Amino acid sequence: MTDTFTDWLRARSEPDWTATVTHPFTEALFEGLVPTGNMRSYLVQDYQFVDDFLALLGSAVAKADRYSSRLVLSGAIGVVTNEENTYFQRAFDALGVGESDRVHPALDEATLAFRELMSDTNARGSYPEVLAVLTVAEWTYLEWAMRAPAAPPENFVHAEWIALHRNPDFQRWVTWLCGELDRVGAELDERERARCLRIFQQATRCELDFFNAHWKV
Ligand SMILES: Cc1ncc(CN)c(N)n1
Repeated sequence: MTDTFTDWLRARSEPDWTATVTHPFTEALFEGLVPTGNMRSYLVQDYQFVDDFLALLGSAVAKADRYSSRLVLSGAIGVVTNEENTYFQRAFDALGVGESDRVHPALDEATLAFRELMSDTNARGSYPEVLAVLTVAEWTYLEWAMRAPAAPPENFVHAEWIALHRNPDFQRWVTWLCGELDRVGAELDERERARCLRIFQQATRCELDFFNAHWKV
C-alpha cells in the first residue's frame, strides 16, 4: 500500500469530505458574507463543540503511548484555551451573545450528534480512535481555510476564524496529527483499522451536518 493510513481514511470518507471542505458556508465566510444570524448560531453551537473537543484532547493526552506525543497534545490544549477562547469571547461581544447562549444554549441536532461521538470516543475509544476524531476536526478545518483567498474579509469575526485555522502553527499541528495517526495506525489489525474508519467517516459526516445546520437556504 503506497497511501498513508490517513489518506486511506480520508479517501473512504468521500463524498462527505469534499462537501465539507468546499462548503458554501466557508465560501461565504471568505467574502465576509455569512449573515450575522448564521454566524452567531454557528459560533454559539461551536463553542459547545469546543467543550467536548477539549475533553477529547485531554483523553488523547491520557491515552497516548509516549511522553513526546503528550507534549504536542498539551500544546493544542493551550491554543484552544487561550487564543481560540479569547476569539469566541470577543466574537460573542461583537455579536451580542448573552450569558445563557454562551454557557448553556439549546443544542442543535448536529451539535448533539457531534458531542455524542466525541464523548463516546472519549469514554470507550482507543488512542487511534480518539486521534481519528481529532484529525477529522482539525484536518477539515485546515483544508477549507487553506482555500481562502489572500485578502481577508473586513469583519474580524470572519477574518480571525479563518486565520485561526490557516496559520503555520495550525498547519504543523494538523501535519503532526496525521503523522501520529499514521504511526499508531500501522500497528492496528484489520478489525481495529475498520473501527477507526467507521469513526473517521462518522466524524466527517458530523462536520458536514454541522455546516449544513447553519446554512439553511
Ligand atoms: C465543528 C468544528 N469542527 C472543527 C473545529 C476546529 N477545531 C471547530 N472549531 N468546529
